Amino acid sequence: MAATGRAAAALLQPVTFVTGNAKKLEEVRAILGNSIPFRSLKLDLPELQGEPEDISKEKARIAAKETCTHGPVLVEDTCLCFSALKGLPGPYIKWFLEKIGHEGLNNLLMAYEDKSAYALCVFSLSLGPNADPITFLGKTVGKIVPPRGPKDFGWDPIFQPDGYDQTYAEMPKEEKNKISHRSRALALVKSHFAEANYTFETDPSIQQ
Ligand SMILES: O=P(O)(O)OP(=O)(O)OP(=O)(O)OC[C@H]1O[C@@H](n2cnc3c(O)ncnc32)[C@H](O)[C@@H]1O
Ligand SMILES: [Mg+2]
Repeated sequence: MAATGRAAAALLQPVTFVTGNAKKLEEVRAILGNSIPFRSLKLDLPELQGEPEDISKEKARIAAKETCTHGPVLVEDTCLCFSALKGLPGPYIKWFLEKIGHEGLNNLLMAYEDKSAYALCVFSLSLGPNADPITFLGKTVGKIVPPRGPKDFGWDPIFQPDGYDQTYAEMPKEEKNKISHRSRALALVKSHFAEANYTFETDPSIQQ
């Protein structure tokens, strides 16, 4: 029998992106545009321990429970990994940044010649309480430098991506969003939605 095209996999509510971080949300909005219908929910989710993918998946399970929505729930967890420290601070970067700041993070690498690092973003999509969340990883390689540029988003001033002479903080937002760990992970999220052929209950052009 001839194929008649793929059937829609499910009728979905818009994706609820859960984060307590307004800057993340700003970037996710800019990168996704109207490609996926989504709304955001501000919740402070627990900071978990473990491997980045496991943390992100568990975050999605918790977020799905807390939001009480029947629709898909999306979260992300971001790591900053120093090669000389075998990937640390990694998922614990939030506390390191909060306690020792940009200067302290530079000082951690003082004893090492290798200042290389990578930013890792792991999105997790929960499609229901009984389904294992699906993960999407994005990575950008660079190095840790003394802070340069505006200090309005996390460790942006101390991360200089390879091939650039500006830190994330110094770059125009559109430039960061072209090459960032977050945009690379979101490209996979977008492909997933395109391939899964989900049908949404609402007009995809509506963003809340
Ligand atoms: O509610 P959630 O989404 O968890 O937001 P959060 O701020 O707690 O974020 P994470 O748990 O992922 O911790 C990552 C830390 O790295 C920071 N961060 C995340 N993405 C960043 C980026 O693109 N540039 C600079 N700093 C970033 C963020 O502010 C946190 O301090
Ligand atoms: Mg967090």
